[in-house]
Amino acid sequence: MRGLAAGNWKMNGTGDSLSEIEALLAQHPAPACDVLICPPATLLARMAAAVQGSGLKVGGQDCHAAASGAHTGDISAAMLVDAGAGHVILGHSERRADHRESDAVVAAKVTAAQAAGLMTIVCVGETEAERDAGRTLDIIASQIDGSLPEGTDAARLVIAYEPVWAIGTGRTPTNEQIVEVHEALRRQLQDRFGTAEIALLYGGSVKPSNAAEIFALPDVNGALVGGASLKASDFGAIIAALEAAA
Ligand SMILES: O=C(CO)COP(=O)(O)O
Repeated sequence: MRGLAAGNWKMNGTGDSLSEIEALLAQHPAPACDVLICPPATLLARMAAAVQGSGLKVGGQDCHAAASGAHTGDISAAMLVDAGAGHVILGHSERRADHRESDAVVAAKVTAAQAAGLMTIVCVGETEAERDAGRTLDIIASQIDGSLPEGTDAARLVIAYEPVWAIGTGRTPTNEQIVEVHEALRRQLQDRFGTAEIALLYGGSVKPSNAAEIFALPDVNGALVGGASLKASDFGAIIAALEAAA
């Protein structure tokens, strides 16, 4: 399976930041893995234009479950497609926490996004308290169950395992902890969808110094990168590590 290096810019970036994309394109004009940047919605169309014809793709960070209507401040899946997105991140832990998104809300968004033709990157991950209580695998399994609706198209699905306590903290799980969760995810997805072709990304404090080690682990098909995706030099090094791991 082709690896995926996905950058989640979160609420960072203005027009000036497009220079980072130009630098990334100069470094990686034809990457040997899939490379995706999910900028804030305000930059999506400009970034899509900047990467046109290159190996880089752009995606959204969220969408609404409805196709249109009275939802002030929200963005529909079709609007993301219209702005040039091919992917969307759904169920990120920051949305689950900041916007109280339940598994059911995430599932409705997956249905809407896949119907609009988007690849959906669905995020799951335990909190530190849940890990300390020994509940990690149960939490992940129930997030997967609840966040992937009936009728999910496995061909449009990517899963990102992002332990909440590893996001933006500089802390990462041990290799054994990552492998344990990714193996469990692989089994659950294989049982439900009958395929082992769903990409599993690790996310949480991925940086140039730890990327190669993480990409060497079984059932890790790439990364969802926050802070280190903002700088072309850092994200470029992570892309190079994924290319080398293939
Ligand atoms: O939340 C993340 C990506 O979606 C990870 O963020 P950091 O890479 O900044 O820890």
